[in-house]
Amino acid sequence: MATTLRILVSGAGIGGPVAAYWLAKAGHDVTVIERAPVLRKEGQTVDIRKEGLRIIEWMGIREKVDERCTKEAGIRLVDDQERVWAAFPQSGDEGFTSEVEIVRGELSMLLYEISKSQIKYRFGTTIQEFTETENGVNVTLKGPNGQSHETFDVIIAAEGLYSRTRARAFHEDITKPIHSFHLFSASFSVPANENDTLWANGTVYRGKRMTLCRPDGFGRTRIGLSWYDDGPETRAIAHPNTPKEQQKEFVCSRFADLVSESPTLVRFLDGLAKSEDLYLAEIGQTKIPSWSRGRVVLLGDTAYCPSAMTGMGTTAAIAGAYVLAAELVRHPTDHSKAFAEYEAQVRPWIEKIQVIPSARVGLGRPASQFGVNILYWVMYTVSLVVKIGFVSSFLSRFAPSTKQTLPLPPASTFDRSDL
Ligand SMILES: Cc1cc2nc3c(=O)[nH]c(=O)nc-3n(C[C@H](O)[C@H](O)[C@H](O)COP(=O)(O)OP(=O)(O)OC[C@H]3O[C@@H](n4cnc5c(N)ncnc54)[C@H](O)[C@@H]3O)c2cc1C
Repeated sequence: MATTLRILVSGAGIGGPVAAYWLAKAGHDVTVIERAPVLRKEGQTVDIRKEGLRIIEWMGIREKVDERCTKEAGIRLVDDQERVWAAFPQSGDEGFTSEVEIVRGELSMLLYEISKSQIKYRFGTTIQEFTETENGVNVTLKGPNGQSHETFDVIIAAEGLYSRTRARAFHEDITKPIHSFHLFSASFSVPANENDTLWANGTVYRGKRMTLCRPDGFGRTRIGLSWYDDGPETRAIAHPNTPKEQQKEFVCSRFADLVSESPTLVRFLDGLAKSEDLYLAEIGQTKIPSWSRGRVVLLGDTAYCPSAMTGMGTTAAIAGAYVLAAELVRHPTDHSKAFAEYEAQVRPWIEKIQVIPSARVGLGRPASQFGVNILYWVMYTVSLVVKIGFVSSFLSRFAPSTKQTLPLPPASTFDRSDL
């Protein structure tokens, strides 16, 4: 009789439900807890690339993902008067716009729907403390009905960039493994208007600020406002517990001086004030020397966030979840071996993905109006001659890189003949 593991997954984002799905498929007893009271639907469009697409296909939801994806045509650089300076059409897996772009909340909902019959989901629930013993890990959970004490074999922490379980397991400050780019982004949706098309429109403003306006496939338009910010208070304001009205005011203050120059910004800031789905986040990477400690293993952004700037965060969470689940299935009686194998396979891939050319961070966000003007003229020229080889290589300094590949264990790893 094969071993059945009791697994606690903390975080019902992207990586958590994917790991849970595959572990439950192999017959393990999986509980997923989520801090938020309901599944979080906020956020912009995310890319699913290569490895992520194969796994989604093996989970049987590729068609549903395709139905719900945004069908974005590509990305254009437009100025503050909505004049188009450059256009980069969707071009498969290598460009700015990937083959599959989907609103994050839609993907999260699909992953939840496909796994909820096999997995116990508990919302509004967090880990208060845990203690390891020889035979398991005793966990105190706090949920809507108070505290409970339960025992699991392993904990998978898939709590995003700021993970409390990671901080507890490693006895370190929650921010210690985060390498910040001092960039923040605010995402929300507004009703689509007659000028919105299937193109994503990006506008760069002086002061290292940028806006992005994207179709969502459901008649709304997703707005992203991002800015450089090294003020210490911003991180605290980005915390999910900060009241939304305070967050909105803060974001507005970062763009207020530009409103008189840009009709588009008037629309965006008005939309921000009325929005009910604001998601404010820091853009950074997680870098930590080990992805596990004892019976706790880290997954997705908690372990190795590559940042939104790589366009690989969602793919990395899906692929890491799949490999981690496969290793736990292969080594059910030796979690240390499973965790070590998972890290040995996934870390080299992640380390390549996390390399961000400096052009993508600095050159794309000029401080002065002069720098913005230069950027627009450069991108205008590039877009005119985009098919020439050297221009592609120039562009690759800005676009996400998907050249690295992660070998995936076969889906048959999860078949259990005794079930
Ligand atoms: C609401 C939301 C919107 C996002 N929008 C974008 C976007 O627009 N663009 C983009 O590139 N990336 C976005 N991301 C990040 C993106 O989802 C991740 O980079 C990527 O998909 C990796 O997913 P993950 O599962 O590792 O982490 P996440 O998707 O961040 O999921 C982590 C989950 O853990 C939960 N959680 C956190 N702490 C605890 C705790 N202590 N106990 C229990 N649960 C906890 C969170 O509420 C969340 O549901 C967003 C994330 C969230 C949570």
